Amino acid sequence: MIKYRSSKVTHGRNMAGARSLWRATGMNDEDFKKPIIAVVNSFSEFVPGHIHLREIGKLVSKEIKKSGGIGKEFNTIAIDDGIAMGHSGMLYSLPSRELIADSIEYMINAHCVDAMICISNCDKITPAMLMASLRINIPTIFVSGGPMESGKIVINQKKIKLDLVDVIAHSVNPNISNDVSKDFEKLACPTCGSCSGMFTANSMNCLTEALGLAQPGNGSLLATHYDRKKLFIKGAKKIVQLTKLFYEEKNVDILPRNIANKLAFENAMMVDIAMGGSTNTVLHLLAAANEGKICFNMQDIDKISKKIPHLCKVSPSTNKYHMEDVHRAGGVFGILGELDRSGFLNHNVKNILGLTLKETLKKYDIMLTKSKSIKKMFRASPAGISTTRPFSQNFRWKTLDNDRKNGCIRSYKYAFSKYGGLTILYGNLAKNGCILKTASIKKNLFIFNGPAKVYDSQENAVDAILHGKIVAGDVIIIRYEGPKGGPGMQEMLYPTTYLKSIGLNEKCALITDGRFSGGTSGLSIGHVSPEASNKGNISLIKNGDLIDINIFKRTINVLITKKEMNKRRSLEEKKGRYGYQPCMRNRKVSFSLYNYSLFVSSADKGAIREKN
Ligand SMILES: CC(C)(O)[C@@H](O)C(=O)O
Ligand SMILES: [Mg+2]
Repeated sequence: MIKYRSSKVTHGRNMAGARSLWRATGMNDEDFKKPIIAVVNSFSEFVPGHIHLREIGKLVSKEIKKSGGIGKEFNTIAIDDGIAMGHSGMLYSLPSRELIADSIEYMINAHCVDAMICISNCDKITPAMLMASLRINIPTIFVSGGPMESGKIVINQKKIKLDLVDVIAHSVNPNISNDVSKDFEKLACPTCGSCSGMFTANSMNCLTEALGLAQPGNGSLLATHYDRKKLFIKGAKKIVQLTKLFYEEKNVDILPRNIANKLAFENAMMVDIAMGGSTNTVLHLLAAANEGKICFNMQDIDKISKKIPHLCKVSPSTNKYHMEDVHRAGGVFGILGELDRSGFLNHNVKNILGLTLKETLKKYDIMLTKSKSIKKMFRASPAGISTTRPFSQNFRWKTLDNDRKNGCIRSYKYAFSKYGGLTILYGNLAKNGCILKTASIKKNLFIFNGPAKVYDSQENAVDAILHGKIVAGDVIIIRYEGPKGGPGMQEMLYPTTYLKSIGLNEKCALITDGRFSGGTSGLSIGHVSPEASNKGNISLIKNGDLIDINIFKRTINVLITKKEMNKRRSLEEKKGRYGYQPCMRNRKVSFSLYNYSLFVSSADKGAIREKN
């Protein structure tokens, strides 16, 4: 008899009660001999990235059954950051990551599940599932719901591509009429799927692919496209195969910690920097590595970001390309291929397909593959039909984008920039580091000096931006918005997008211990660590202090003397328990969020929970 993890709850006379209950869920004696595979779904009617997942869960369970396993589905919660954004709802977004990871652990361990297939999509769900898989370490595959098609609008006979960030920007643009604003709103998010740019959801789904835990195409193949159905069917078959390999043949190589090992994390980070992924990926990769007991930290990211160029430009860094265009250019394996040709990648890694990186590149890099079916898969295109139905269209581009000189993905020689898309800065303002998306800023902003305008909450900063209190040259500081201080480390898409709407995004800098949406662009520097609530120097900055940012040197400093800094610190310390607290902030913090704040660490550790 094969000893499955689930044998504990399916075998032995003493487990008659458990079996009785399994029977009531539809299982029989034959089923008790098979592995129980959790279909960890994240269907929700609240989120376009998840709206189409209900039927997909059923499809996956059915395929698992056909392949000799028992698929048991359960759901996780899913917060839509875009809806939670701009009000206190955003406080719940990052904490939901730990809630989801814990809820998966609870379900998997309580029912002694053998393996799982994670149907993820949006911002916190993929990271949470990644954390759970590395925490529990049973055979796991990721198949995400897929990206949304980009929106299209015709203005003055010119077709313009749109996404969520355009709608937010235009909503406060006084030069745009209500009617046009409404058209943007109606057209920007046309289909089911995760928002169409290289925002957080898509960045993370690309990274599960780069880590080796998802199939090629996972990060970029559209939710509406028929070919994505094949990813789910193949994923279901694969997870049964991996489960058997592990329990019957004792093959431990297929476990998440052995696939997503340190070398794989380094490769994923290289992809992230090459594609200018969401800055949130840094938080999530750090947290996931910690779950897998993998020694991978900010210093590793810093080292990688110094050598990797920017090879793939996608919204919000340009409005020319969205995920559908990244796919046409070969997706994640297109980027990996270019990184490999420049000699950057670690080769000693294997993925859920059982292939080495070299073998996978040979098969899936559009510049190398001989396979017509794989080239066809990368020609999957948007249909331009507004729908919430997955797999509902089968349109294809006539050609692939294999133009590595002028296309969406570039070779090293024709890189968008030799500077990577993400950069870590250190200095007296962020002793443990902070991060920005260099992919979305022009070189003339690489050196920026200006006076600080300090706000102790996102709300106050937004108010100042919208009421003309910010002028060109200012450095906006938004503090006490870190994981502990918020609590919950809000995403600040509204202030950064409002700066864009009033034409100040290329004339100001914004620095925060909070975080940003993947849709944020401009000189937006987040994750300042230690955060203000953890006594970071950001808590000591005053209005008018000069801030010096130098991306070439990777530094960020407030230009005050050490003596002055010490003086301010001792004044803050004297306030005792009233020190390191926001001023003029009227925010209700619920008990559950307060509890979260007691354990959460600063962003440089991935905002993981630890005893503070
Ligand atoms: C709503 C968005 C654009 O998805 C954002 O939450 C992100 O982080 O990318
Ligand atoms: Mg987000």
